[in-house]
Amino acid sequence: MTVSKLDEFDASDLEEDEDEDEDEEDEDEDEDEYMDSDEIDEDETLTFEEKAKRHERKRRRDERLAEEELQTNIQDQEHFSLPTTEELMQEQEQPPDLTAIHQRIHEVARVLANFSQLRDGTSSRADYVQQFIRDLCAYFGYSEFLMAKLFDLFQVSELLEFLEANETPRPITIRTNTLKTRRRDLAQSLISRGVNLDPVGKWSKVGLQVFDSPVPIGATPEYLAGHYMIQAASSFLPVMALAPREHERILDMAAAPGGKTTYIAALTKNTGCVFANDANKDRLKSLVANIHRLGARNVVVSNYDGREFPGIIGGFDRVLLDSPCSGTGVIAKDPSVKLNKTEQDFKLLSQIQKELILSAIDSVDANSATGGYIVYSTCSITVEENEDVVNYALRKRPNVKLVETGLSFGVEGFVNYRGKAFHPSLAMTRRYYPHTHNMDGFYVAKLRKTSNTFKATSKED
Ligand SMILES: C[S@@+](CC[C@H](N)C(=O)[O-])C[C@H]1O[C@@H](n2cnc3c(N)ncnc32)[C@H](O)[C@@H]1O
Repeated sequence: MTVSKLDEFDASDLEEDEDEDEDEEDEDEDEDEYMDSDEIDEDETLTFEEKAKRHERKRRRDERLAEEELQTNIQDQEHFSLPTTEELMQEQEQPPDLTAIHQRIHEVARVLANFSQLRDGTSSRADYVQQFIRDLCAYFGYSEFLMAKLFDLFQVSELLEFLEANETPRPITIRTNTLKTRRRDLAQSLISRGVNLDPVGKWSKVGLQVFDSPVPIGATPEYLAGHYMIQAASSFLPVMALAPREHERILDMAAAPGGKTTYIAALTKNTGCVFANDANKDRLKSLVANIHRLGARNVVVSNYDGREFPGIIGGFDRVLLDSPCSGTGVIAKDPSVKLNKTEQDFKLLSQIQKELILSAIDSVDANSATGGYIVYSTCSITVEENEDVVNYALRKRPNVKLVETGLSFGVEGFVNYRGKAFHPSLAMTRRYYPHTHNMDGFYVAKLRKTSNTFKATSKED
């Protein structure tokens, strides 16, 4: 439906509404079959024949359901034996049979979920897991290294949901640039061009989800005039958590191409000063272009390694560190992540993330009258790039503590992971998943700096 949740409807909306009502009536008729006998007897307006027909339909349905349940129970109880080495070798000589692999993935998932009952007696759990990971890699096209990492992160059934979600693109979303327009006006202009859209959800006042568009959404006159930014819904979240206020000095430490910088400029209504920094000079071009297109006039652009702050400049009211990361949350957008990330990449990334977060903390003024906050975010879902980094910062900087992100949804961050205990306040951080929230995988943590000095607890790693 077109902008159904906006305040105003046009005629076509109403027509579509009527169609939907008709569909609902059809569904109601079908649902008659599912009424229980008490309801049937209560309806005294029915003739005897009609009542009899209903009873007969219900009897047949009950029989069918009982039979289905029996079949499912039998299937659920069946053992599943792994293929022998010979069978696997034969398989490898043939082109991959994806249907058979898919079937085996589900069989092994079923066994792993109830291992003591359904194991075949000869293979160990590790054997099943190994086959499962191998099959998932063959079917979904991941490296065994990354799949093993994901296997550690999720329960078996959730892993399957996550992998399936990565095979479908996330909805296209745009953020209204409130420096130039209001969401309702923007929606109406786009609707008049034939764009089918809806508000992104109750949690955002500026987001719109675009279902389809007869015109390229990155080339409409509204786009060129800077009325909106094409921006993933998840990428609104760190800025909402940062909650910038007018007249503040804010550092966006890794800013290109500027989706979050321009959102900060909009929330501060072009007052105060936003320092938009990025280490990659090439990416500054798109950052500058977006700043100009969206009419952000309170932004200064710089090109430093974020780790050089606060040596360059410090004393900020708030700092956003939307950190460089492996991108395991955005596989639907960039499937190359499935194969190209190595153990070395994760080590290097986690090292730089730890250095950057300390610089971000050190760049904030704990005595800021309005702020004193740091937001750390990544578009990755691995623990080593998220909770591990924030936990490290808490240890190295006893002058910060985690605070609530203020975000109305999201899964709690890990406080324990594979035998590693994090500070309990890590539960205040938030995780977002494609299969749970229908948005890119993301992580958001918000810290408050309590003092500009601290006693070092241990030697820096
Ligand atoms: C996730 S992207 C930032 C996206 C951006 N915040 C936005 O919303 O449009 C991470 C950025 O970090 C930059 N980067 C990588 N290493 C950096 C460093 N040491 N210091 C500052 N920026 C860095 C990359 O060039 C990249 O633009």
